[in-house]
Amino acid sequence: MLRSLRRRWDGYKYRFVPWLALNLRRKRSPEEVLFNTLGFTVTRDRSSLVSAGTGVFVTKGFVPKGTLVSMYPGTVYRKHEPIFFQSLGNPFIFRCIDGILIDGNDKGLSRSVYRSCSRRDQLGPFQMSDESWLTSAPQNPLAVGQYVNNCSREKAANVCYQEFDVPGYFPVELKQYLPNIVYSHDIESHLRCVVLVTLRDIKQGEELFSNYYTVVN
Ligand SMILES: C[S@@+](CC[C@H](N)C(=O)[O-])C[C@H]1O[C@@H](n2cnc3c(N)ncnc32)[C@H](O)[C@@H]1O
Repeated sequence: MLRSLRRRWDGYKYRFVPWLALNLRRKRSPEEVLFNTLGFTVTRDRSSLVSAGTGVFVTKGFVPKGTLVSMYPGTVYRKHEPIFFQSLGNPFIFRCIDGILIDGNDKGLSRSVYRSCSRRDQLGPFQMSDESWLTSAPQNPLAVGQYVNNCSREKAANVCYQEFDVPGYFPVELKQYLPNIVYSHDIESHLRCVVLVTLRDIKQGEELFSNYYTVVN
């Protein structure tokens, strides 16, 4: 009896405790959490297209057809809201079918506007949007959809855009994970989000390509 108790304690002390300490010390990275939860990771890297700059790749795992693989972050502007200065030379503006615009630029004036709107909307301890896509340590690794390049003759589209409005009952404490914020409030409208959905199975190492001129809704 005493011997079996000692064996269990030794197991606890030498195996479980170091394992627990390791996991406590090693805070899991958002990429690890993404991989463990959805079975893939996506990251920005130099595009496989010559002179296309940065693109988005499936860096680990496998993404089945019909999966939400990325989100399009940014400030959401309704028609007629002022976006002139933010739009100058800005390739990151996404136009929804109904004319709503999403500015996914993470630099300059666009970045300042997003930050300012996000802080304006903070509700006590709750942030109303995720700001970390503007930093080098994003908390939501899916929020890189604005870097997906356009398809070409050699590279067919493997993702499409899906627009949707966040319903009013969406939990307030989860809004801090959404990488979108409205430029100005309108009681009737809901937050617009755009996600990228895979059109076919995508393997590790493949770059994502969308068709900039097609939207599914
Ligand atoms: C929304 S951004 C995509 C991210 C961009 N590659 C970057 O590095 O910032 C759109 C810009 O990417 C480049 N781009 C996208 N698709 C391309 C393609 N198929 N061939 C060449 N350049 C492309 C163009 O400069 C375009 O204005």
